[in-house]
Amino acid sequence: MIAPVAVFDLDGTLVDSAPDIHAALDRLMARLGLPPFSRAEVIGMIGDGVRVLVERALAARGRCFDPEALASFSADYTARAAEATTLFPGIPEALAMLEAAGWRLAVCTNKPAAATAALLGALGLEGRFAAVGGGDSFPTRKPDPGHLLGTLAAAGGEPGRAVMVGDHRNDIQAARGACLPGIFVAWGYGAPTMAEGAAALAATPEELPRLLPALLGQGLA
Ligand SMILES: O=C(O)COP(=O)(O)O
Ligand SMILES: [Mg+2]
Repeated sequence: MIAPVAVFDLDGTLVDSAPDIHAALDRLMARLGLPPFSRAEVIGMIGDGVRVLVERALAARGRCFDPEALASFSADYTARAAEATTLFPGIPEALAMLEAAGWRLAVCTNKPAAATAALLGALGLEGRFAAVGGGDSFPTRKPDPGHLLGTLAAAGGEPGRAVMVGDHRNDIQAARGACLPGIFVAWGYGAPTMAEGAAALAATPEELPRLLPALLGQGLA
């Protein structure tokens, strides 16, 4: 039988990347002569990819979107994505348990593919994922289910044998659109209201090795 696939969101689900995103955003603000942000402000801007992140940051300072600011942020962040970013506690054990139980792992993130590859490499996770779908890997990105379905296909999986795990409404909407169960995780950056439509909630990574098999094949249950 085709291997079950656990598709993970990256920022706020596998990794606590807000410190490096925050630092890079504040370096951009400094280059533009604009004031820095609080951590809470930055967390509220994460989730829809790098272009929207920079757009939101500039809008918060009364500025219009600027492609040069985006290019400058992207180059800086990609080079320094792993300075303060860590795996959430319990994630390495959860991934190992799923692998031991025969699950294939994949990443579906709105973070651009280059920064994602740099970060996964720095954290020693390269090679653990059957597929990594970045925010610019496909014509669409989450919440569009095409991003999740494309990642899943690249991992050799199928929607009836897969579960999505994420911290944002975009993850849950992508899962629903792809007709597979979505688990909303409580340790990430999404507000609790973003869990609407999730097949299950996970309070800690320790719950994942039990939750995923229980949900497999349940579609929109
Ligand atoms: O880059 C973002 O805005 C969010 O990335 P994520 O999809 O891994 O949470
Ligand atoms: Mg996320």
